[in-house]
Amino acid sequence: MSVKILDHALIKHKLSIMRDKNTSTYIFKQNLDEIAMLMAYEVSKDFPLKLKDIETPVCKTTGYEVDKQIVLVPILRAGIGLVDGFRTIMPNAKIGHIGMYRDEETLIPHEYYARFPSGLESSKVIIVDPMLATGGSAMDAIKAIKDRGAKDIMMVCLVGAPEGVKALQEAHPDVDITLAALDHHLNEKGYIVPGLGDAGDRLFGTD
Ligand SMILES: O=P(O)(O)OC[C@H]1O[C@H](OP(=O)(O)OP(=O)(O)O)[C@H](O)[C@@H]1O
Ligand SMILES: O=c1cc[nH]c(=O)[nH]1
Ligand SMILES: [Mg+2]
Repeated sequence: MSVKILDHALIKHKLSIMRDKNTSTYIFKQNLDEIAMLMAYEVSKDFPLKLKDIETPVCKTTGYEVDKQIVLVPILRAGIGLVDGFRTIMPNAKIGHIGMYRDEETLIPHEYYARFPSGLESSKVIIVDPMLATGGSAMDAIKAIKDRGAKDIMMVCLVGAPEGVKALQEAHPDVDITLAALDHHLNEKGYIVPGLGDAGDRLFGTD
């Protein structure tokens, strides 16, 4: 089990643009795409490899091939925003979807959609969501994916709150967490402080 907070100048720069309340939907998504690519690069660096015979224009040699099916699972809605960047770096990833919304009063998540590719038991599953607040949505999504047989799961979020990280670690100690930033706390409405507001609304222009 690990919690990794990516320490990268470009991620800090781009995330600050996303946090700014005056940033447009278009620029918000553009920076999310770019951060997603940087995060995908970081979380994939220890993916298992197998050797592969190849022939360069000069000679025969041995190359490498990623030796695990990758399944990317965005938590709808806001998680969809991380898919394009990840797919750019991992074009062979299959995509599962899980829809969760958080009741605004109780902060309890509700699942409304789930569809996954086959072979979860032998795949590396990367769940993506911009926000890890109370951790409720992530915990339920992980349980739904484990219930379908997945054993190798990582959680990748843009911004996390300490409360959500702790809850997630306790509920699923086998799941590694990667964040672009660990923020200060949750406010009385369950929003991450300083955060970036409601990620889904900022991404899709709803309110
Ligand atoms: O850690 P939690 O307290 O569960 O909060 C985090 C969840 O809240 C947001 O989704 P939201 O419920 O706003 O749905 P949306 O993506 O459709 O806007 C966010 O994208 C996470 O899924
Ligand atoms: O700050 C928060 C907390 C939960 N969900 C969001 O979109 N933003
Ligand atoms: Mg939302």
